[in-house]
Amino acid sequence: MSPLDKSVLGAAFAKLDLSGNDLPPSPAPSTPTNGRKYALATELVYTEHSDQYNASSMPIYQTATFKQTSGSGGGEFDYTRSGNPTRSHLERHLAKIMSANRALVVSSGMGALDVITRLLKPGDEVITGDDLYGGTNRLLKYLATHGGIIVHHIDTTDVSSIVPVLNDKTAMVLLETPTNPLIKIVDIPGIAAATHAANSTAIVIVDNTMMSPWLLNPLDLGADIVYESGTKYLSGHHDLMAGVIAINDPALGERLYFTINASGCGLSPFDSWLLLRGVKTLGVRMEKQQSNAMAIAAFLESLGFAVRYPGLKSHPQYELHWSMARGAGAVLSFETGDVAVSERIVESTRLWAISVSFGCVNSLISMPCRMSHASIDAKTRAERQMPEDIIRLCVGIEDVDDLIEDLRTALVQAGAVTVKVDGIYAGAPDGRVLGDTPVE
Ligand SMILES: Cc1ncc(COP(=O)(O)O)c(C=O)c1O
Ligand SMILES: N[C@@H](CCSC[C@H](N)C(=O)O)C(=O)O
Repeated sequence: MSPLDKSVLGAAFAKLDLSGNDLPPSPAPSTPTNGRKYALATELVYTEHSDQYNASSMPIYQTATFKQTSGSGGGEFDYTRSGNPTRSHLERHLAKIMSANRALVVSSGMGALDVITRLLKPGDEVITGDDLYGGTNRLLKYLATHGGIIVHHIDTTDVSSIVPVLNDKTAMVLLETPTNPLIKIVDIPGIAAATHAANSTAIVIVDNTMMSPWLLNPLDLGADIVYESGTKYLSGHHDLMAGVIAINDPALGERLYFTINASGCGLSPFDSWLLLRGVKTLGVRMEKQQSNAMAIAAFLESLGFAVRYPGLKSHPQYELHWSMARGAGAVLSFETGDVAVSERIVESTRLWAISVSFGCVNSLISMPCRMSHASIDAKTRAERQMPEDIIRLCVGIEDVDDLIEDLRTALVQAGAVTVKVDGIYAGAPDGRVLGDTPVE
């Protein structure tokens, strides 16, 4: 390289903040591409900040206000609702991890969807799935009832079903994959392409809570906005509520930031710090959780239960899921054929806590129709073919043999299986056999 080339390159790179120390604070967009990109496992734990004491762990700036040096204000931060160094640091870290130009953090996953849906105006149309998290369904119903928004629920597992619904009023297409709790898979690139072809102003939004950035990057597949409940895998310990929004378009980022500042739902400094700590172990937690989930799904399937899990080859959309994602996640559901039997199973476990939510290091068991999805009325649940007996398992990091043993005992106690000399089989001892494969 000639000296001339070197000086030209030097001048160009002098503008780049390769260390990431000078990244602008929130509310300015973060610039995650301004440094070397490592493997995700490294990026999760590797953070840099410009703390004056070089603290290894980003400090919690537990303050509402920031003193200014002049009467005309203009400091980097003035008021925590508008921006806070701990929150800014988390936002930049998440933008990097979520493959986004900018990330914003708010007080819950529903808070994130609330911020996003404030982009809508009366008369706008939203297209979404027919298997949706109950809280999402509830917010959309509220907007349809009180906000003049038209909401279409369609089968998002079939790209062709969205085409007749798309029109020039379509403002948003909102997707979940895998869906919660029926674990249906949605073709993100297919739907994003069909949406943008039909209406270039329509925004494709993906709720990535079930996968996390460890397993799926919807922005790389054509989505315009990704949001997640940080309450789940991102934090991993069920000790905080948070919502994360990630975008690539700076103008869209500004509009979303405006609403967060205007409405005051930005994540608190302490919760930002907790989430930052949780994110560091996302990779190791998720790997353990999904290997446990795979073993549990295989165990239940081997008994003859109808199991919904994208890690199982029997999942009808197995290929589609793996064409987009790097793993199957740690949420699965199965049916027993009998609501009372399902209730007894849920109540008979010891290690599996009866609780809503997922993504935690502890394993959880629940009946979605009674718990997480109870806000969807029974008639709508029936129309959407949600089995009332469905049991959802959210798998943690415990010893997998302990988890299987606990589940096996609960299945026997609940009368969900028939015990024979050569193994146990799905189906009640009264002869109602659901499967015929013996357990090793
Ligand atoms: C798929 C999905 N999206 C969004 C949410 C909302 O997140 P939060 O509880 O943090 O508001 C939940 C659960 O609550 C969820 O399961
Ligand atoms: N009572 C809550 C239920 C929260 S469900 C949490 C989570 N998304 C899950 O799927 O388990 C409510 O009304 O929102």
